Parts: sequence; structure tokens; C-alpha cells
Amino acid sequence: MIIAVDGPAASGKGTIARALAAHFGLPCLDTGLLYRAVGVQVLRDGGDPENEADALAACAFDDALLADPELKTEIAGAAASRVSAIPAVRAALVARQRAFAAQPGGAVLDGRDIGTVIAPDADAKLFVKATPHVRARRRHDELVRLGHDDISFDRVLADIRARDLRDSTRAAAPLRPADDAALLDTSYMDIDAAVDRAISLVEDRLGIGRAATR
Ligand SMILES: Nc1ncnc2c1ncn2[C@@H]1O[C@H](COP(=O)(O)OP(=O)(O)O)[C@@H](O)[C@H]1O
Ligand SMILES: Nc1ccn([C@@H]2O[C@H](COP(=O)(O)OP(=O)(O)O)[C@@H](O)[C@H]2O)c(=O)n1
Repeated sequence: MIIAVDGPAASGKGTIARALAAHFGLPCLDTGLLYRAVGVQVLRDGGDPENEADALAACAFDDALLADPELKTEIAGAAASRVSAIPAVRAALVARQRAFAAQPGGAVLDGRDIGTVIAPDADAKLFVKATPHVRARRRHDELVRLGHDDISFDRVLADIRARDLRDSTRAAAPLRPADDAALLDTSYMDIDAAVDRAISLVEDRLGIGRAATR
């Protein structure tokens, strides 16, 4: 069983994807980390995240980078958003994501194009959203918790708006809900409520569990 979870920055898709994976006993891949790793690698190499050759060279990053706390910064997020608009970079990362999705038993993947490009035949698709202000508040709180308290709320909000615009207007695999995705607006839900709703929506799609017996 493949579950695709997409949505904009700090909508809660990663939290929901991990909870769904735990609930259904599936492995989970945060695909944003791959793009963040490419973005950080370009910067470390002294390259330009919008230069195709620089970004493509960075796709050969060492997997140890995926666990580096630097990937969580807004600088990494902005660099990820830039490299991810380059079709050759997306192409270089597709096989790894599809292989993860295709493992026996299935998987949960979260990102921007899981339901549209990586796993268009996923058994269940969610598109998680929330208002920019709510997302910026969540991301700012998270950054402060992680010790990155040198960034203002207004800066995080501006970064999120810029990333939303770049991610949804690019030609290659733009951020958009798949036609058959269930929409989940978490603006006024706490984590428990959002996870509970996500499980119900997936069960609904699969025709199992609570939703089927309601
Ligand atoms: N429904 C929610 N209510 C409050 N905080 C949330 C909610 N969902 C996620 N968060 C918090 O917001 C931050 C971003 O969530 P995350 O799942 O990483 O988002 P995304 O993967 O979409 O970027 C995290 O600190 C997470 O704990
Ligand atoms: N499947 C994906 C995942 C991320 N990305 C890009 O990578 C950036 C960082 O993704 P992320 O999921 O780690 O970011 P957050 O939503 O956690 O802030 C996004 O802004 C996208 O530009 C993408 O293009 N496709």
C-alpha cells in the first residue's frame, strides 16, 4: 500500500506522514530532505542553487548529509526550493523515491509531487494545507526549538510565501493537489486532531476501518 502526502511548507505533512506510517506499519520517506541535501551540498561546494550543472553535481551528496541538522534551516529550505525547480535535478532524484515507494508492503512518502508524479497510482493521497500565517508560526516555533532563534517570524513568513510561489508556479512538477487527493486543512487542528482526520481520510479511501463502519 502506498500513501502519498503532499502540501506546502510547514503544513504538517511530515508529522502526518510519520503518524500514518506508524499507524499502518509502513516505512516513511521525507522527500523534502533529498532536495534540502542537494541545496545544502551546492552551497557547501560554493555553487549557485539555480545553476543546473552546480545543482546536478550536488545530487551525488553523501547520504550521511540526510541526518545533518543544517538541513532543517530556512537557508536549506530556500536552496532546496531553488534546486528543485531544475528538471534535471528532479529527474536525478526520481528513481530513489520510486524505489522506496515500490518496496514490498508499500510505504508512505511526503513531499510536493508524490501524488502527481512519484506515485500517481498511490492507494491513498492526501494534500495537507494551512494558512501561511499558521504555517509560519509553526515553522518559527520549530526553528526556535531547534536553536535557530536568530530568525524573526516575519522573515519565516516571507520565506514561506516565496517558497509557496516558487514551488507552485515552476514548470517541473509544481506543487498542486492530485485530482484524486483528499484535502486536509490543518489550520485550526492540533496535531492529534490532524492525525486522527488523516487516518480517517486514508481509511475512507481504502474502504477499511473506522470510516467503513461509521
Ligand atoms: N496540526 C498542527 N498543529 C500544530 N503544530 C503542528 C501541526 N502539525 C505540525 N505541527 C508542527 O509544525 C511544525 C512543522 O510540521 P511538519 O510536519 O514538519 O510540516 P511539513 O512537513 O509540512 O513541513 C513541526 O514543529 C510540527 O510539530
Ligand atoms: N517532493 C518534493 C519535496 C520537496 N521539494 C522542494 O524542496 C523544498 C523543501 O521541502 P521540504 O518538504 O523539506 O520543506 P518543508 O515543507 O518541510 O518546509 C520545497 O520547498 C520544494 O521546493 C520538492 O520540490 N518536491
